[in-house]
Amino acid sequence: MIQKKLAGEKAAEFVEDGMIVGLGSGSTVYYTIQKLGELVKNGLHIKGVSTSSRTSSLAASLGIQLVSLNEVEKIDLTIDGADEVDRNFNGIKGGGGALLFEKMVAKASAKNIWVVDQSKRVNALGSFPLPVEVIPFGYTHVNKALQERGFKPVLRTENGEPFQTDSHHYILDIHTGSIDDPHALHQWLKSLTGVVETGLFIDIADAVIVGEKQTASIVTK
Ligand SMILES: O=C(CO)[C@H](O)[C@H](O)COP(=O)(O)O
Repeated sequence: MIQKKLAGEKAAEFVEDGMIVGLGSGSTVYYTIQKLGELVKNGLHIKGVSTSSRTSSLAASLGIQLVSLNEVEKIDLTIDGADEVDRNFNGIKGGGGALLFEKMVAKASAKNIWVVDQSKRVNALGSFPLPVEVIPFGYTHVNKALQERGFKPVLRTENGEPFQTDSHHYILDIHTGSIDDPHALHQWLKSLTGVVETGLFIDIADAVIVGEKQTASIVTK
């Protein structure tokens, strides 16, 4: 989709020589990584910190040097996609199942840029099902607590089996409806034993690049 390409490629303009760059996951940041691959071939020196096995394979195939999160003290800039972004730059992520690594990389980053197409911008979060990453052990009990709260959890599957994240966790996609207080919901979900992380990314993005029909605009707070 052209909007994703425009947003993804625009973000690569913020990457400077020598930077440690967090590489997000998904079909929009794919274009950022492709662009960075081209720039690296033309002499740009960066080290990438990947957020998923898919991104690692893509980056490696393009000749981008990768280091693990453990090897770096901080990341200069992370570029990632999002499933929804509200006016305060809070978002839902994890549609691709990489939320845990994405959040860890984002939190270690001095700056975070999200790349999205216009359809991802919302007044209030909650139309997109919120991914909740859980450990497989006893996840049915977490499921029950979510059901009792009225969130209609759905265990994410792939080829008829539970989808497994890169950390071998499961994902329960929950239907919250419009989220009035993302902080409170995130805190409540994290209080359930067995929940590893939620797809609510609060106070993380510094700028959002929105792909439009022919251009990409940078929105800052
Ligand atoms: O959070 C993510 C993966 O876990 C992605 O960033 C999010 O799903 C957006 O993906 P896309 O750019 O393909 O729409």
